[in-house]
This record gives sequence, structure tokens and C-alpha cells, in this order.
Amino acid sequence: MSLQGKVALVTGGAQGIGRAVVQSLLQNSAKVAVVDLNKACGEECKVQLDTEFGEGNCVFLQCDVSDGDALTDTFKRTVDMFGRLDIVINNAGINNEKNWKKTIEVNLTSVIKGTYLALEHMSKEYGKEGGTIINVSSMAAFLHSPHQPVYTATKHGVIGFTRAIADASTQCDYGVRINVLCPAFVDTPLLLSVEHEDNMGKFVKFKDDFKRSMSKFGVLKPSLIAEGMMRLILDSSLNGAVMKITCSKGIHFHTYEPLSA
Ligand SMILES: NC(=O)c1ccc[n+]([C@@H]2O[C@H](COP(=O)([O-])OP(=O)(O)OC[C@H]3O[C@@H](n4cnc5c(N)ncnc54)[C@H](O)[C@@H]3O)[C@@H](O)[C@H]2O)c1
Ligand SMILES: CCCCC[C@H](O)/C=C/C=C\C=C\C=C\[C@@H](O)[C@@H](O)CCCC(=O)O
Repeated sequence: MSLQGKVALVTGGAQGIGRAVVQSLLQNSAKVAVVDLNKACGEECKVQLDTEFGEGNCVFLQCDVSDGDALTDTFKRTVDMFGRLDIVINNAGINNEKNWKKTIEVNLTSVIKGTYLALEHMSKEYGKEGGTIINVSSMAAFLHSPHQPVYTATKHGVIGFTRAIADASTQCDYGVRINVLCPAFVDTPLLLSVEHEDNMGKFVKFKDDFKRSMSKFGVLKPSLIAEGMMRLILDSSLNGAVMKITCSKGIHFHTYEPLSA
């Protein structure tokens, strides 16, 4: 499966799930813009990727995705540098119930903004050649964790937005497939956030319940999430799909009952 000649942009690409996805994209010969707030981590990531895949195949662009103007500029820089855009992964996310407005900005508002920017650069509506967008939600959208009310709300929002804009893409012939991926617990630094009052606020007292949930449901490897992501990128039949990845069922899709009158 070759992505030779394709250009991808991955937000939150410097560590965790985003980094695993960046590696898969490079393994499949895409050019990649690694977009992340964390400068030190991004620069270290770029050095390692250059060593593994050769220079000139990826670039690190520091950007806070919750800053709309900065995100606009980052998309433009990617296209200026690589000449086109084909794949956008809106992955950056945080777990912060204390600063819950920031959680909405990063987990939901920036996903909406990132999708609209991706459409500006890829949609036939704008005279472009088409492409694919994947927005990262969570299995938290299918449970209602009492310890993460706002995180949960943002992940519900990502699914609702993605399914709606995917329908718009079909109806208006954007030529862009837009899908959503919902992992269960994944072994990344994000999981450590449940230990901290700065992240969890008053819900920090439930940290042991969290750990019990992780033991019950298991913890996935980032490489399996990257495998799911590659399926969404390569399967041209998928638009508006809701992919779930769990330890019990692996990579599978959520199905919705058709609405009756
Ligand atoms: N780890 C899990 O258990 C899990 C499960 C389901 C869904 N998710 C989702 O997957 C996505 C990635 O999570 P992860 O586990 O890899 O987290 P992570 O914390 O390991 O990595 C997130 C990356 O996003 C970057 N980031 C954070 N805020 C940013 C901002 N404002 N602008 C730009 N970059 C920013 C961080 O610097 C980091 O490199 C998130 O949307 C998360 O909600 C994670
Ligand atoms: C710790 C802070 C970050 C949150 C991490 C993440 O976003 C949360 C994940 C939450 C839940 C995982 C649940 C997993 C459940 C499955 O194993 C399974 O029991 C449910 C299967 C249902 C289905 O596949 O339809």
C-alpha cells in the first residue's frame, strides 16, 4: 500500500497515537507535516524520523491547534512546503476537567477548524483534487464516564460533527472522505493525566476507579491505532464511518439503527 506522492498533516503528531500514525504514513512513503504544541518533543521526534526515513520526508511545525490563525498558517505552510495536501488527521487532544474550556477548544473546536481548513485545501468545492480526513474521538463517547464529563462531551461532539460533515461531503461532492476513530485506552502519556489534580480537578479522587477501568478493559498499543488509521485512509468505500478499537473486539465499526418516522 503506497502513499507515494501524497502529503499528510497530523496534529498532536509528536508523541503517543499521533506519532505512531506519522510513522505508518512515512513507512508508506507519504510526506508528513508533524504539527504539535510541544517544541522539544517535536524537534526530538523529527530527528528520529529523519534518521529512520531520511531527510526531506517530514517537517515539524510547532502550533497550538486551539489558535485558529496559527492553525490556518500551519496548513498553508504545509502546502507551500510539499505542494499539496491529501490526508489530514485531527488527533491533538487533552484531558483537562479543571480547565474544561480549554478541553473544548483543543478537543472539539480545533477539530472543526482543522476539518474546514482541510476542506479548503482538498475539496473539489475549492477546485482541489479531494482527499481524506480522520478525526480522533474516543470510546469515552460510548460510555458516560462520571470522571470526565467535558472530555466525554467533546468526544461525542467529534462523532456528531464528523458524521454530519461526511454527509455534506457526499451530498455536495467534495471528493473528501471524512471518518472518525474511537480508541479505548491506549498506552500513551495521556493516561498519566488521571493522576493529577491539575488535569482532573475535583474528579481526581476517582483516579483509582480509572485504573480499575484500565485493568478491566485493557490498554491498547499505539501501533494498533495506527493500523486502524491506515485502513480508514486506504479504504475508499468509507465515509462517515465510526471506527472503534478495543482490546475485546479489535478494529471494528459502530453501527447505527436507521431512524424510523
Ligand atoms: N491514550 C488514550 O487512552 C486515548 C484513548 C482514546 C482517544 N484518545 C485520543 O487520542 C488523541 C491523542 O491522544 P494521545 O493518547 O496520543 O495523547 P498524548 O498526550 O500522548 O499526545 C497528544 C499530543 O498532542 C499534543 N497537543 C496537546 N495539545 C495540543 C495543542 N493545543 N496543539 C497542538 N498539539 C497539542 C501534545 O503535545 C502531544 O504531543 C487525543 O485526541 C485523545 O483524546 C486517546
Ligand atoms: C485517561 C484520560 C484519557 C481518556 C482515555 C480514553 O479516551 C478513554 C477511553 C475510555 C473507555 C474505554 C472503553 C472500552 C471498552 C471496550 O473494551 C468494550 O467493553 C466496549 C465494546 C463496545 C463496542 O465495541 O461496541
